[in-house]
Amino acid sequence: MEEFSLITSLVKRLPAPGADVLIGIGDDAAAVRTSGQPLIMSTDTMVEGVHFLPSTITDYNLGYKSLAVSVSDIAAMGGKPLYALVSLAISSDWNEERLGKLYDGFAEVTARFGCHVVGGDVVSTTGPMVITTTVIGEADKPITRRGAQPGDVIFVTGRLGGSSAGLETLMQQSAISPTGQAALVAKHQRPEPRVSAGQFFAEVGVHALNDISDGLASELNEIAAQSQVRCVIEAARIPLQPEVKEQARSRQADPLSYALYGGEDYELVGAVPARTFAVLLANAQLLRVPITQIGRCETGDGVVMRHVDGRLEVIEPKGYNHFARASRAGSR
Ligand SMILES: Nc1ncnc2c1ncn2[C@@H]1O[C@H](COP(=O)(O)OP(=O)(O)O)[C@@H](O)[C@H]1O
Ligand SMILES: Cc1ncc(C[n+]2csc(CCOP(=O)(O)OP(=O)(O)O)c2C)c(N)n1
Ligand SMILES: [Mg+2]
Ligand SMILES: [Mg+2]
Ligand SMILES: [Mg+2]
Repeated sequence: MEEFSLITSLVKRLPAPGADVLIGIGDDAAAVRTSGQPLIMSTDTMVEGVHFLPSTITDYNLGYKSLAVSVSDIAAMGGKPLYALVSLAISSDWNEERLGKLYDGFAEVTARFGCHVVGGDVVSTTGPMVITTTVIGEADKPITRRGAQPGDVIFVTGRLGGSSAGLETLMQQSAISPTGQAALVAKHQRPEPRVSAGQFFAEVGVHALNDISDGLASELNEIAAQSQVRCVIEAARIPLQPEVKEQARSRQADPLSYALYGGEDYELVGAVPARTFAVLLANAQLLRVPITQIGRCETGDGVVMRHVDGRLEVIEPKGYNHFARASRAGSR
């Protein structure tokens, strides 16, 4: 069982939606036609033991991250978040004080991104704590994963690999400096949804966009498959968070594997015509986020990475997959 094929086979049982559904299942968020701008909506669940542990995140940052990851899917459509719903299945080890901290974390996200929690649900559970966030937003021209064209520049925002390296420092001993560890842990616990950047990308006509929840390899394969292009990326161009290199060195691990297969960086990866990429670069400072070309789209399919010695490696979509245990972070 694999996530994508599971969803595809299950939704076959549902009647197909009408023409008012502009973007259905298969993207970062759905888009539906309304009298104004299209509404976009996305939901994500975080489960104790799968997405977090008391040892990997504080209650406040768990609130922050749970809502930030849904906001990130809105950013990946080039949208503006407006409203959120929050559902909790509360396990016995959570009291009101801890839940208060979770909500303070939600409040930071709503204040920063100008949205509001307008409802939710609360139940008790004998199992682990579960947090589901749903965010609804609007986007004039939502950016899908299927618009990439041969010749497009492939780019990413920010620096990659920090989240999974941060998780590693939280779960195991780390040999790098305390400030280095703190930077990685911050990336893991407090991802930065690229909302303004996403909105700008929509305005200037970025062709395809995805946020990086499962790892660059997985997200690029989604763009390649849905756009029917081949993504050719260059190893030397992938921007790594500096501390990732330090951590990889200390563990004799491949630094690129954190970016490709680690996931949870919540940066954006996209495809854009070369002349528009120049506009992105010119505005990177204004958007307060680095923007880096990592490759090009070509005719064909799949994702390949050119190593510095010229060797081409096929990059399989083997990022984080909830139902493929063998492909989890341990495969590094
Ligand atoms: N249980 C489900 N039923 C219907 N659609 C789903 C279900 N789970 C996920 N999806 C849809 O499948 C697509 C891929 O989901 P996912 O991989 O979680 O996206 P993302 O990585 O952007 O959060 C999305 O369009 C999502 O809405
Ligand atoms: C305790 C713990 N173990 C493992 C991970 C790593 N991890 C859990 S889920 C995930 C992928 C992202 O979550 P997912 O539910 O797939 O989000 P989506 O793709 O739907 O946005 C990763 C890398 C973690 N964050 N915490
Ligand atoms: Mg996404
Ligand atoms: Mg999801
Ligand atoms: Mg995922």
